[in-house]
Amino acid sequence: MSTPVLQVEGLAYAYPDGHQALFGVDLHVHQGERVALLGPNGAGKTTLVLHLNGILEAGAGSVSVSGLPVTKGNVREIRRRVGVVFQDPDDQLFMPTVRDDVAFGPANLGLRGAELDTAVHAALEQVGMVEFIDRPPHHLSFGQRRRVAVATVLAMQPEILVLDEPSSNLDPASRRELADILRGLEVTVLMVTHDLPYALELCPRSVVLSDGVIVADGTTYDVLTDDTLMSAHRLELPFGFDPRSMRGLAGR
Ligand SMILES: Nc1ncnc2c1ncn2[C@@H]1O[C@H](COP(=O)(O)OP(=O)(O)OP(=O)(O)O)[C@@H](O)[C@H]1O
Repeated sequence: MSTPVLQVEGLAYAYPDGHQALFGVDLHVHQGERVALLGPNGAGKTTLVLHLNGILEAGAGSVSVSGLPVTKGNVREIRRRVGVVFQDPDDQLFMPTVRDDVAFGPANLGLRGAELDTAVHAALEQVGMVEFIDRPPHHLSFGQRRRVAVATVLAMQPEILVLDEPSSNLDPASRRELADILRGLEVTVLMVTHDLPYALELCPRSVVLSDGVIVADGTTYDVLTDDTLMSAHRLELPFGFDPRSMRGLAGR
């Protein structure tokens, strides 16, 4: 099999106050996969994500992206390869126009002129936001800002797109539109979410992290229909939602 896009081996991490958040995490994600990272509050999901683009440095073990180890010396290339979309788009949008925000990353990578324009347009097209190119991001709705935040990352043509709670604060129509956009991308996706129906809709595979350890890794359908696993790790489906009703449709 090809080198995984994301290869996490025996990753352990303790915060400076001594709190051990990850205990030997192993995770391989291959090109084109869409994987949901599930787990209760405090499981270590954010801590794991912060290792993927070098914000945190492994205490033990290693993380590689398409074979390149995440180290201080490689952080610039790693941040091009790993695009993280944070939960709050306002953490990612800070320029006067949508164009400037989406251009920021590729301009930093050295793109100029027509090449930069093409990258900005292509990324905005992928999220259906080209018509907003000259608007100030703070005049857009929350759902539109989230789509622009995704475009800022896509403009760098990452090898893996990491999304932190992409469906949070979206109305049902925006939630579905974002799912359609994400499903249409060819990029590898790792999505942290508490929205289990969204995971089922979008991600054929789910990994469950609990108390800093991976406790399940399988099809999202199998994870969500494993009642013992679900209750042991505080995973609850919304009232009335039955994953079995989506059998065969999940993650398509
Ligand atoms: N800066 C920090 N210093 C010390 N401990 C921390 C720090 N950040 C997080 N932790 C602890 O590490 C553990 C994992 O936290 P993390 O934020 O990774 O969990 P999470 O799975 O992302 O949770 P949530 O679903 O609530 O976002 C928790 O026990 C948390 O209290």
